[in-house]
Amino acid sequence: MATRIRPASKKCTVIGGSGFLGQHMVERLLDKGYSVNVFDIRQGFENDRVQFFIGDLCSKTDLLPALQGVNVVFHCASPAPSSNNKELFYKVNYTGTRTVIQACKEAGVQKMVLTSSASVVFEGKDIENGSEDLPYAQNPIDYYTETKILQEKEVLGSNDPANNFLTVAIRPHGIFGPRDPQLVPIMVDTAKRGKMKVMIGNGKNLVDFTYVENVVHGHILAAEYLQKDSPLCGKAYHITNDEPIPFWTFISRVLVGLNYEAPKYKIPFWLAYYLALFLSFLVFILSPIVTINPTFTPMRVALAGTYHYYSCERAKKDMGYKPVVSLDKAIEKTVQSYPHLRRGS
Ligand SMILES: NC(=O)C1=CN([C@@H]2O[C@H](COP(=O)(O)OP(=O)(O)OC[C@H]3O[C@@H](n4cnc5c(N)ncnc54)[C@H](OP(=O)(O)O)[C@@H]3O)[C@@H](O)[C@H]2O)C=CC1
Ligand SMILES: CC(C)CCC[C@@H](C)[C@H]1CC[C@H]2C3=C(CC[C@]12C)[C@@]1(C)CCC(=O)C[C@@H]1CC3
Repeated sequence: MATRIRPASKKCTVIGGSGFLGQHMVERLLDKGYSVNVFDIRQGFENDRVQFFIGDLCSKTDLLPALQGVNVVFHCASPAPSSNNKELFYKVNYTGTRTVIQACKEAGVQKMVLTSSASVVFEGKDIENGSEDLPYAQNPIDYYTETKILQEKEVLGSNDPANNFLTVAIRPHGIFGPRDPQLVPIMVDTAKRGKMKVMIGNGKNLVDFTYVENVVHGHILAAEYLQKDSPLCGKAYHITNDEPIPFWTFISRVLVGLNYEAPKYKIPFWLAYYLALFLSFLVFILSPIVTINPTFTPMRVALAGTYHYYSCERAKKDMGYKPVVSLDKAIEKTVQSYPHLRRGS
């Protein structure tokens, strides 16, 4: 294992710090004595201990003031995967990330930790205990994933120890926890509309759902272990809960915890997938007239009906990673954090 260096300057910037993961990152970094800047397109919360810089990461002029005197940059900004806006994904995740790299280099930032995604290797086919050596998806299922691949390649390719700029990518999967605006709220909304009655596939497919505090822990360890000659330089790391669970068991536990019924019927995976493809075709045809954001997308069906869980052995070996919150505890904390989403509340 590499040596963990607590940086002399504990000044960092969290790009996307107003978002779900970003806010949890900020809270933990403050607890650990870091001085924290947040750079985001919006201010998501109030905190006197944080300096906010509001701007677009696609603009170097916006970024530079937020990077002065900063040792580590955590880049966890992205348009929401559900937005399905091809141009926006390219602009922010790909060209925007190139701008972030340039700005970091210009400002003398030494380390960059990117929040990538385990989905960069996912093509809709089963992945069991996948390692970081799996090739990038050749046919990514959606634009979000396509641009996460481009983004990760840019960041890892910019690792340049000779010029004192080190990079690493963290690949979480299915992040959940308090204040998550998508996973639990989408599930509950779908259940409220009576559309969470059916399981896609046979209900046995194992997947990773990763509690947000474990994802944060992985990012901070990566920043502290990232140094010249460490194995982390220019590498990607899966950060998981290390407890794969059947997709529909996880969904059922959260739904039942919030007083909704667990799905009990089953439809074959292929049928659901073709239905979702047909639906996205309709959405495309109707797009000049009306904008529709369907819940039932090919990506979600693929995520709900296939095995896709990943090994975090590399993170254990190179940075001593171990989840800090078990899946049972994580589900309990998450369910308790959404009293307003409980049925009957
Ligand atoms: N959630 C998950 O399950 C997973 C997430 N990831 C990755 O983790 C990261 C964080 O995700 P999450 O916290 O869920 O996402 P959020 O949408 O909650 O947070 C992202 C933040 O970035 C901001 N942002 C978007 N575009 C820009 C821009 N051009 N300039 C500055 N800020 C911008 C967003 O603002 P606004 O809300 O206004 O768009 C938001 O505040 C992302 O990179 C995502 O790809 C990876 C694997 C799984
Ligand atoms: C309607 C149902 C079939 C599924 C409802 C749950 C989903 C909203 C979520 C289950 C797995 C989640 C997930 C993501 C988004 C929300 C889910 C589809 C990501 C696509 C978010 C961005 C990533 O990088 C990968 C995530 C994988 C898991």
